[in-house]
Amino acid sequence: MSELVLDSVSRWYGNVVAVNDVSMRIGPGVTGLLGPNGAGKSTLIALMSGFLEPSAGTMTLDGERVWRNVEVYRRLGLVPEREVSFAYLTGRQFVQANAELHKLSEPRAATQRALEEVDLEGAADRTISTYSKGMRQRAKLASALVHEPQVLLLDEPFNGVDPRQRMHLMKLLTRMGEQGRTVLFSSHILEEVEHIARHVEVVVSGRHAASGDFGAIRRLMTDRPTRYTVRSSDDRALAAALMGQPSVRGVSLETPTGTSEVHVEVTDMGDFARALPTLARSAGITVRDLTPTDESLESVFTYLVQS
Ligand SMILES: Nc1ncnc2c1ncn2[C@@H]1O[C@H](COP(=O)(O)OP(=O)(O)OP(=O)(O)O)[C@@H](O)[C@H]1O
Repeated sequence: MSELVLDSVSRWYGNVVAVNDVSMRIGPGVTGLLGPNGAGKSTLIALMSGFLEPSAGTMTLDGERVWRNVEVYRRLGLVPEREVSFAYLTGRQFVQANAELHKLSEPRAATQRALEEVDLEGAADRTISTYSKGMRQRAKLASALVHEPQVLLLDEPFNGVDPRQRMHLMKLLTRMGEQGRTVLFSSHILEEVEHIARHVEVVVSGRHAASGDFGAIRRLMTDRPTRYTVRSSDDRALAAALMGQPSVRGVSLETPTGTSEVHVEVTDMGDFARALPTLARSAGITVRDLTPTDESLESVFTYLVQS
């Protein structure tokens, strides 16, 4: 059983701070590293796998520093985001090359075992250039697993993979976690994390924003204040009526395009959705349009960082 520990880790590139004072522990089982594009996920994974040196702080695996530590590298497997550069090799050749780089005593047997582990045996003797995206991901996974590492790090493994292959890959990662491995994968999609991650770490703008099981993260996201734009037959009367609602935190009447609209900030989406039709009907107002204003994942994440 292995544990990765980040202690006040930062990493900057010139004056860009990609990872900002992050402390977290990643233990056995499957952990999802969730964050929007540019949040610092790839940089964190590069730091965890020893490809990058922290600019500040320490990054350890079971108490040993990761950076420039060959003994630690032997216990880590990395599935990078980028495509395999040697697509002219067969899956078997690609995996075996890694087995040889690790100087395994029986590279052929280790290759066979890794290919079986990811269910790629049937296609192992075809060149990687003929593989689907999901198969290429599995070839990278086999190569990362060939030396049987305790820790497996995967950068956006589900990106561009079709739904069937995605399920397959999810099952594989779940199995790795059940075997007692420490598995961490990054994603910018909440639903991907939901299916398999026992634990979720959220990063936004290089900072550690939240940590917990999926339910806790989901609650943090849905309990945030939400903004809506409403257009109706009488916006002024609607704005006045909305002010009295307990689920409404703020109301303003705006005229951005000459025609009016009501901007509402609500604290409880469910209550607001139930109250609005009744309220409009009793005031004789027709609601023409109701649009969430800040539903982007970025805004959800930004809220998490501020809270
Ligand atoms: N080599 C580099 N030189 C300069 N800036 C970099 C470098 N690598 C990453 N960055 C910057 O660091 C920040 C974090 O990037 P990173 O790739 O780690 O994020 P990410 O969460 O993995 O994003 P994505 O999902 O888009 O890959 C971004 O602002 C990025 O532009």
